[in-house]
Amino acid sequence: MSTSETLARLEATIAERRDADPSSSYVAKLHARGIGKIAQKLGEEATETVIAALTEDDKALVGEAADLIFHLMVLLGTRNVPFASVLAELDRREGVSGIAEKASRPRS
Ligand SMILES: N=c1c2ncn([C@@H]3O[C@H](COP(=O)(O)OP(=O)(O)OP(=O)(O)O)[C@@H](O)[C@H]3O)c2ncn1[C@@H]1O[C@H](COP(=O)(O)O)[C@@H](O)[C@H]1O
Repeated sequence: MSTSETLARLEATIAERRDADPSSSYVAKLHARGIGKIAQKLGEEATETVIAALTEDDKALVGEAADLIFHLMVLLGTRNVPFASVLAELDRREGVSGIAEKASRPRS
């Protein structure tokens, strides 16, 4: 399965599970707890990914990175922001050096 197929399938699953029974669906449980809890979980998963990158093996890092992307997709779904919008933004940035982009920002 390609990267975009995997992400599209996960996004569709998350949308489908949002209104499921929170006792049997983690996605529904998160939605029931609201965007604040989802944002908190995303922050925790980001921290766990950083810790794994610095102190754990590749298998642990992959697991934490998957948790991070999953929770990011749940958060985007709550705001009805399609993951395709994120991919389109990355496509828009393709070939634009981060150094050059930062230097071109208006100074305050
Ligand atoms: N990809 C995932 C996925 N990745 C991680 N997780 C869950 O994310 C949770 C994160 O673990 P934590 O220990 O950090 O969280 P927690 O135990 O809830 O901790 P607390 O916040 O309660 O303290 C675990 O319950 C994992 O199982 C996921 N849950 C679901 N999916 C996908 O979503 C689909 C729908 O899932 P359900 O909604 O559960 O049917 C699944 O088929 C999968 O494709």
